[in-house]
Amino acid sequence: MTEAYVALEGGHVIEGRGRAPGTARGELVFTTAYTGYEESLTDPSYEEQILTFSYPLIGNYGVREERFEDDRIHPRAVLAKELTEDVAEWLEAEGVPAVDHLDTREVVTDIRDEGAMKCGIAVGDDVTEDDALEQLEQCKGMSEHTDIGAQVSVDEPEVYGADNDGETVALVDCGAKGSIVDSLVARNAEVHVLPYDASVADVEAVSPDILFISNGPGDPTNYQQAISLVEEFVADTPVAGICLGQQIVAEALGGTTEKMTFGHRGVNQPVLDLESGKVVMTTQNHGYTVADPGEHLEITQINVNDDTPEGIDGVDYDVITRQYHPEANPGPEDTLDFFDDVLAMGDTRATTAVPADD
Ligand SMILES: NC(=O)CC[C@H](N)C(=O)O
Repeated sequence: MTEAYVALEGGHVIEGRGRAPGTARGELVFTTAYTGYEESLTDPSYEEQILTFSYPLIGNYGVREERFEDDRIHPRAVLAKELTEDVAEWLEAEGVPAVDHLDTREVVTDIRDEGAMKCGIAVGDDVTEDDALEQLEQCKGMSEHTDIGAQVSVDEPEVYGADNDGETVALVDCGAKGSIVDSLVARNAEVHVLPYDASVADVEAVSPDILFISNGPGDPTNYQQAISLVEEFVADTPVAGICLGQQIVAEALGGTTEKMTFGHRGVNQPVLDLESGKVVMTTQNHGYTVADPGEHLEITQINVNDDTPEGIDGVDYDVITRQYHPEANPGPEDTLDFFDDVLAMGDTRATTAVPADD
């Protein structure tokens, strides 16, 4: 049988069954999602991470491209109690090491006790524990990936919904999920996807009604160019953000962010809207959070489990951001109206821009 070793920060090594060969290193995290493994595996926000599925059986409804969020798998490696043949073959074809038949409860308990941690993995016919430990030794922390945006962003601008006559959105692609673009295009927006390091002139060239900062992997403070775009445009252009986008907006407008102990990853994270008192279910995947929104932003929604900020609005600027994923892939769909609210910021601006001459 193929050997498989998982070395956790601190040196504890767990053995499992090898399902896709190779060596890998990354930050070890877990998701509690019981569906949506295709969406999770293709979510660019998992770049440089090793993803543990706490749900025991992954792959039971196959692998279909139409559910992908991007054109490749992003986690460096995958751990599960049981991976189906379909998923194991997909991981192997993409060169992503995978291990199953290990006690994922033990892995999740370790992460909950110690926090998201560095991890090294070795899977193959001749690998040893030492190979996994060597990977662990070379593993960087998430914040040390200082140019991670370059690994997940488009290189050149791309346009979607070119025939649409609604709002023009400049979407700064820090690792955008495809369904964010789809959600905007479905609402008649023309979406210009720009590289994560787009300049002020690149954004001006699009003349956007809305500047939208996407989700993406790693530490928000490593996206200085996107932070400066928000600073530059927020006085004149409505700004929206999802997940990393919320964190970047906070960094830009005088707030601060911090790393969480083990983050939120799953499809049933409860979020309370402070004004309406309504609770919605959300999909989440983040390891950083806004610590202090600063005086230009106000928290409008919080996570019911730990009170962390989930929704933020501008106090004196047109800004709406969400820490969760309103695009709802893999679901639930409780929060799709976020996209209507974002696009309405562009409408309001168009209306107020008309001179009142009578
Ligand atoms: N999904 C995301 O955009 C993740 C945001 C950020 N990289 C975090 O881990 O918090």
